[in-house]
Amino acid sequence: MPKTLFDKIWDLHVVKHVADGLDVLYIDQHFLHEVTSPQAFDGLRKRGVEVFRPQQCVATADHNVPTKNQDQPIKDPLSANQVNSLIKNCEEFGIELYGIGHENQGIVHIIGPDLGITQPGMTIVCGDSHTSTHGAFGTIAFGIGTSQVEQVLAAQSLVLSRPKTMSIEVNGQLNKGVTAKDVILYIIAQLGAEGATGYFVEYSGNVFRNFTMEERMTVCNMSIEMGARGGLIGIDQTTIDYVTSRVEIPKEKIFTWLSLNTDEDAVFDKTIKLNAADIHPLVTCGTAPDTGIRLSDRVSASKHITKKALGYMQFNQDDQISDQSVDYVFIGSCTNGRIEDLRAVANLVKGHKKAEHVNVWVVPGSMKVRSQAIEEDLDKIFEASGFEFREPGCSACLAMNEDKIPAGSLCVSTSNRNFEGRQGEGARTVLASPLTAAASAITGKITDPTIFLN
Ligand SMILES: CC(C)[C@H](C(=O)O)[C@@H](O)C(=O)O
Ligand code: SF4
Repeated sequence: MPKTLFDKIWDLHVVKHVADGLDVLYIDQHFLHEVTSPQAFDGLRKRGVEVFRPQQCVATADHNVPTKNQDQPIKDPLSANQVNSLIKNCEEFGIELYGIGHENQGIVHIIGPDLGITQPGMTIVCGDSHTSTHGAFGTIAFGIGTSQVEQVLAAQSLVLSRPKTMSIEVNGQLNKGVTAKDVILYIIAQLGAEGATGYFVEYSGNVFRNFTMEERMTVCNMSIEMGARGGLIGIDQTTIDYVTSRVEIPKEKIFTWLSLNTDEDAVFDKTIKLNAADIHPLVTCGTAPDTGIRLSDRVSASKHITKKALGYMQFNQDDQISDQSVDYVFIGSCTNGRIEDLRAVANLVKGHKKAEHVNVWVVPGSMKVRSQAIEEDLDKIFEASGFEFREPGCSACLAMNEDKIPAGSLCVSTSNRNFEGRQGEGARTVLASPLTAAASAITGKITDPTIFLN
């Protein structure tokens, strides 16, 4: 029987069928960070249980780390406590930790792929919803809760209900200025914030085929923002080139990877087809990621915007989105904090200066991304434009560290969530691509990046 990529990987990892639709699934790789792991380790200690396969776990500090002066102790006691607990726990349980200052440190979903840990055909979990990012490699990767983190630490497996499968196909030619971020914002706006609830999505079509691995990661990263359990993309030469440029892989393994791809006649529970030509650079105008509208639109163009969101965002229905003044621009996060994102930003802003009233933070997703950017002199371009180039971490993606957007301020952000208070109490978040964020930094207003592209 023809099968989907998702079904093949799932079936290969079933340790035991528990009941109809309920399986014990073997987990190949477990990523950990400081926020969702402390209680899990406490649980193990209480039960006197050791970590079953510590060599299949990797930890990093990302959410609570400051992005300035990382060589100094963390000032916020809560953050310091989280990060210190992670150090202690990893030492005690024998887990590799890429802590602050380590050359491999960074946002968990950026370092896994970049270090060659994330590989096709794997099952990957992390106590973090954006684990879906790793699906770009043709993996089943999804976020889990803290009690499941404890289960995986103890047994390297999880009891799971099998999700339904959805195919989202995008074919055609993308318009000028349209990035992977715009593609996923468009898909989410079409489906709605709950549109993929209960499904695992496979993205297919020439648009994703033509994307780089980093672009594919941006797409898979935000699968979760339409309710999906995760999102993945078929394995091809682009995938193989990315992985083999980082780690050595035997030839037979590559053949096995390719055989996992969705069979031609495989049937999905749901199929959606979209046209690339309908996609334009988008920004969100509400407090959910499904409120993307075109830069030429008025706020009323969003079919998902609520009255409450309008109030919070201080927008009126007939406001032109591109007239809105910007206070902050945040370029970073596990959605858009990779080297290609920083290159795209540098390329657009080179020779321009930011608008005087705007604060711009460029936060690389990892130490590796940061060193690469410095090697390519991107930091000099940022500096010349008045952009602050910082040290790696989740930063202003969520207000769990020092990088908070002040109440009432409008921030154009390359991150993935625009919920109330996400970037700081009262902060107003507009999600956008790195190109749109960079263009908005220069003009000081929400701006269509195509005016800067030739
Ligand atoms: C802190 C963590 C549990 C959370 C997540 O699960 O995604 C965070 O990374 C986020 O992006 O909101
Ligand atoms: S960068 Fe943002 S979305 Fe990604 S893991 Fe960190 S807080 Fe979550």
